Amino acid sequence: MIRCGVVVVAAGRGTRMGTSESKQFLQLRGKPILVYTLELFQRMPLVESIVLVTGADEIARCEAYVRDYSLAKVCAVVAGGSERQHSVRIGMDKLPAGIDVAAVHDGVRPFVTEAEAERCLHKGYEAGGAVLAVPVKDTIKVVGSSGRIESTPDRKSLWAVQTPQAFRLDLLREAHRQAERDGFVGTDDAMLLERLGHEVYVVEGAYTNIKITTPDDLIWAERLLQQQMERTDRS
Ligand SMILES: Nc1ccn([C@@H]2O[C@H](COP(=O)(O)OP(=O)(O)OP(=O)(O)O)[C@@H](O)[C@H]2O)c(=O)n1
Ligand SMILES: C[C@](O)(CO)[C@H](O)COP(=O)(O)O
Repeated sequence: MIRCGVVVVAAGRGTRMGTSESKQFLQLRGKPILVYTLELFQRMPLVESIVLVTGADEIARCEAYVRDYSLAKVCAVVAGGSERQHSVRIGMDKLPAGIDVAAVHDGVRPFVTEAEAERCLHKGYEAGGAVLAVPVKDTIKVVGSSGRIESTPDRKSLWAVQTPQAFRLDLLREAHRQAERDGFVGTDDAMLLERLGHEVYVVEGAYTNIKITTPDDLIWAERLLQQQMERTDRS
């Protein structure tokens, strides 16, 4: 039985959301977005431990969520860093000894499903690294600083990458340590393995696994939650 740990990163300030409250704490139907995310991994039999990374001033609040929502798999609540990558490394270092595969997940992606996360975790363990992703629907352009289009990559090869991103923990540790030594900061964890030549695979996820980032995403979030609750009522 592989031992799986999850690092949920929720130490950002949500500037693009434009709210005084960091977006991971905004409520959907009376429950914080972050709690929906944590509850998903709490429900997964494959997941043994969860490390929650949040703002230094939000630790007590998050510890109260752990108690109030019976999130027993949360083994640590720790303060994050100035960049997402730093928060991941801090959380990764708090995973219990013996974890084989670590999934890194954005706290503001509450709509990933257990099945999607499980497929990503298994692929990450088998192959070393795997990310949930969906084929790009729009045409993507490379645009120069003047606004002139410089190229149009073949859309068939383009995927929009999400989280969880799952890695054998030894590889993730190596990749973060090397990035730190090199002063390299990426926008996702897969980049840190790719730059070292490690293979990382996509696992096709769903377009509903949105990252709640800007105010319009809250409209989608409300609708997605409504659909999720209707499915639960029917089952
Ligand atoms: N220093 C940081 C920055 C981001 N995150 C987390 O990484 C996830 C994805 O980041 P993003 O959506 O960019 O969140 P913010 O950085 O909060 O948003 P913004 O860029 O609009 O400020 C979020 O759950 C966020 O809380 C983190 O733990 N530590
Ligand atoms: C990790 C990620 O969610 C993959 O799409 C994304 O790169 C996070 O970017 P952000 O600017 O930190 O939200």
